[in-house]
Amino acid sequence: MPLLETAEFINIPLDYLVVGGGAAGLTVAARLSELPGVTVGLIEAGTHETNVPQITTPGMIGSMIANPTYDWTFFSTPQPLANNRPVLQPRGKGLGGSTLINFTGVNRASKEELDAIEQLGNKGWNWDSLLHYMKKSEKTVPPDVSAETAQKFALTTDWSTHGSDGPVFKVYPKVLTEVQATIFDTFETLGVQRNPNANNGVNIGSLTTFSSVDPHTATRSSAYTAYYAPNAERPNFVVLTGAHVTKVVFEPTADGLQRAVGVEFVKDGTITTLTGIRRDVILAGGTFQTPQLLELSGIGNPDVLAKHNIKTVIDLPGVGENLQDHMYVPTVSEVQPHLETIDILWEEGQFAKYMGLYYAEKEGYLSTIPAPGFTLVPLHSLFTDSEREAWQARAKVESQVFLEKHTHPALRSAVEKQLDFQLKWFADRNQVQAEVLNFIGHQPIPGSTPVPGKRYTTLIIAIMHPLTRGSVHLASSDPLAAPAIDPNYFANPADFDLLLQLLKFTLKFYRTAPLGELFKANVLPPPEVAESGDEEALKEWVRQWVGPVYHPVGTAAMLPREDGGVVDPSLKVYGTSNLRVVDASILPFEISCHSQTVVYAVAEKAADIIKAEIA
Ligand SMILES: Cc1cc2nc3c(=O)[nH]c(=O)nc-3n(C[C@H](O)[C@H](O)[C@H](O)COP(=O)(O)OP(=O)(O)OC[C@H]3O[C@@H](n4cnc5c(N)ncnc54)[C@H](O)[C@@H]3O)c2cc1C
Repeated sequence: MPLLETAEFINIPLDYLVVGGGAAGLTVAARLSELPGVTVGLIEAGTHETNVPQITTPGMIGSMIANPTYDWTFFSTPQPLANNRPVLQPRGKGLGGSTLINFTGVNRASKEELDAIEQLGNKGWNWDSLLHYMKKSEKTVPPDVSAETAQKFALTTDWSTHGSDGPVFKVYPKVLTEVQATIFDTFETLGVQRNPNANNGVNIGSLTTFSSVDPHTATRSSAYTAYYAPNAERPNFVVLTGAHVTKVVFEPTADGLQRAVGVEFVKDGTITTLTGIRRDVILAGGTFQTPQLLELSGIGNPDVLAKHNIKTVIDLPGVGENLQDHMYVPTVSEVQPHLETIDILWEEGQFAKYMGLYYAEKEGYLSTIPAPGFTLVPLHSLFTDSEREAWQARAKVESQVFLEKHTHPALRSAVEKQLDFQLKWFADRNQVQAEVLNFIGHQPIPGSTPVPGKRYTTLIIAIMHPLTRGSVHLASSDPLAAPAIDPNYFANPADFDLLLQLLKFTLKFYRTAPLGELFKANVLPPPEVAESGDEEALKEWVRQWVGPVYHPVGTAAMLPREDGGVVDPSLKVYGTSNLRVVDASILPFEISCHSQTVVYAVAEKAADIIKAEIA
């Protein structure tokens, strides 16, 4: 049955109710609705009208950021150590969630990282099991390219670790440029090799990323197209959109647990209470809104709840804590004018020409993503040995200070255990600490646009395992208000030092042969910052430009309760009999990849855990 109106929706007896129709929510809902005799309802706050060119066209990725119809347009709280700036924190809104507005890159974390999730106390959540579910979610289409091209652009040679019959398409981008290959060559001169099989558990090195694009239509493959559209006619999968869930409704059970029986939601200004859920309520609102909804429902730190006059139903201090995301700063350089880049789209008549080519033949720059080249490096590539050892020593000391100053006592053991892994990985040449991502042209960045006729290359540079921990809590008891998102940038100064070092490395990298032969001029940071040799100017650049790479995790962490966890390994919220969280918020720490593939895997696995309980 397709989309319903409120009156119809609330009259259908539901076994499962999923809140949030993003990557995880649509996946778990679609999989549960495979069970005959089970009815699944899903409520999404945004729209179901997702068939718009800025969403579907791969070459237009990024263009829906800050569009309030499809992006919640959250801002962080002012960040004291980043010039007091509130920093944009985009989150997708609509059936498909952030997979409607994401950049479609698909890559994987390392085996050690995913195995560490299990070692933190989550039996069964490891590389082997998550690889199985990543494969289950994906339909990989191998490219038709020569062995020489495959080698040059580090395309995979081992297809056995890629899924072939899942619902989310995974393909290589069509436009692979000389600049990208030259970046890979330049990294090789610095000892960072191409790694065509970077999705196999050792993710260090240069690779062309896959992207979630349907090669037959040259359109975005999202949670909507993959998990909703093919199943929309199932009579036991019902969806209500434009409805914002504001609270979970509980009844106490005889054994002292809380049982989620339904939710309250607001649609078109009307508040409705839906009860009678026969099995589970599943929260899938994402890393920012799942903790918000838990707190609105009385689950969280009693001190936080009391500030908003919310009665504590379950004392769970980990709710909303442990926020982690990749942190980045942009860099752009002008390159030689003969090079192929997408800057041509800024020239008179060219955008229309390429749009025509895209619609007519599904070819050209708009048919493919413009950010194909990733290089993932260890600390060893950024520092000399003595510098690295000095930074690691500082990271250790500052992490202790951070623990003392900023960590809630109930979360201390979890943060300590995560730190043990992080400190070990910093010393490991095979563990990724930074990403250098090549956008084939001048990435549109507020305040800096390409000059027609010139050619550019962008290196987005990000640190992968930040040491700081932020939080997301209620900003107000108004359930429709945005939550207070505090990434706590640079509260651990070792993060600042590392991002600064990455920036210095990158500015030198642009001038290193063979890339140096293509380089013309610094654009971002501008020459007066990039070339001044003034350390303070570079520091100011980092403070002024730091932002997220849109992979926040950790705010409803799957960890033992005594470590401040929010959900157990079956993704049930502690203290409840049937409230689960299935989304990016359950990942206990940040991993060194873009997050959609692992979120799909989390939801695929969650569906199997829940199905096994019924069986
Ligand atoms: C701009 C951007 C670029 C990105 N680029 C990449 C990339 O290139 N590669 C990659 O791997 N990952 C990328 N990501 C990350 C990836 O998209 C996310 O990790 C993934 O979508 C998270 O899935 P989720 O289910 O946790 O949350 P979402 O996909 O964000 O879904 C949450 C859904 O819940 C809904 N919701 C929230 N609260 C409520 C409520 N109270 N009531 C009803 N509905 C509610 C929201 O509207 C949303 O639809 C990007 C993300 C963004 C924002």
